[in-house]
Amino acid sequence: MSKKHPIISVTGSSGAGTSTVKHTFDQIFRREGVNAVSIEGDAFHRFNRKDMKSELDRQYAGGNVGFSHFSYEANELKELEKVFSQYAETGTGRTRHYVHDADEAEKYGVPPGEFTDWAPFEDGSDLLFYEGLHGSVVNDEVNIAQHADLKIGVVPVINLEWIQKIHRDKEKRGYTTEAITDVILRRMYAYVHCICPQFTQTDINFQRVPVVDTSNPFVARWIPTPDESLVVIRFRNPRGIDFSYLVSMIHGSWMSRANSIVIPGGKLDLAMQLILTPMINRLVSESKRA
Ligand SMILES: Nc1ncnc2c1ncn2[C@@H]1O[C@H](COP(=O)(O)OP(=O)(O)OP(=O)(O)O)[C@@H](O)[C@H]1O
Ligand SMILES: O=C(CO)[C@H](O)[C@H](O)COP(=O)(O)O
Repeated sequence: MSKKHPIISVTGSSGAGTSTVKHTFDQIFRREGVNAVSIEGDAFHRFNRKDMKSELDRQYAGGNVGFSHFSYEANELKELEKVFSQYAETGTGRTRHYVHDADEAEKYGVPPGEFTDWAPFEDGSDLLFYEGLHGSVVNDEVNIAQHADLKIGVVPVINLEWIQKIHRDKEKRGYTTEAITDVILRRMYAYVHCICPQFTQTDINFQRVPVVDTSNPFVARWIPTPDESLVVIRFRNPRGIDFSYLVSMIHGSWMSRANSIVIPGGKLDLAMQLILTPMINRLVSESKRA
């Protein structure tokens, strides 16, 4: 944690919607005049696509069938922790991009499945914004959660997460349903052991819940729309959260527990703006005073 150089981390599984949530953050940053430097969790994968395939084969041959991109050991988590702690201390750091597809290849000038070179952050940012798989990890080797000043979890219920992943990976990354199903299965061990525990570290979780039947996510023809879903918003520490203001501003919302509100899916953007804007402004103003 750093008063002077704050860090926001948004954590979610692959397809959970962290890139979508980043878009809402970007709107808040633009409107509030906040100069944020952004990093993607995929930049901290340990292997490029080809080497990951070889490593998977090697791990499987050795009996480690739980190995996947979700696993701690498939990622440079020490490097990620170093970037967080260096930024917190000095406001500097570095990142790179993992290129997933042809569009990104064109943008970054590197073939799909490869990394760009590391590059330093631009000077003078107000905060660091992380979006990815491991923004709130605490294990025997690293404590990434301790460096982030605001930790957000993006966690659709699992059937919906799979539907989102299948549709995104098919449309944007050109994979087949069978290949994606295989990846989902392969990642299940690490999903339970490396992804889920992070959502007890996060300060606020946004959990999208469909209200249409998603019993067989592998044949779903479309992603349930915002109107076909609710979002449960849970605050780790509800002290200081003005629930009556939120419930009065967000039409159709209600409190389901002393630390949780439920909102109609279409109000997610509004809810994020109402909840996050004052938090972001507080982080930035405290950093200017520090
Ligand atoms: N609130 C939402 N309502 C409807 N669709 C959503 C919502 N959030 C995400 N999606 C859809 O789910 C898919 C996955 O979202 P997104 O790309 O943001 O996931 P991600 O967590 O960034 O995945 P990755 O980390 O693997 O890139 C996209 O097709 C996106 O449009
Ligand atoms: O979204 C992901 C993790 O968050 C990807 O699955 C991961 O980055 C590997 O990508 P690819 O299968 O395209 O090599």
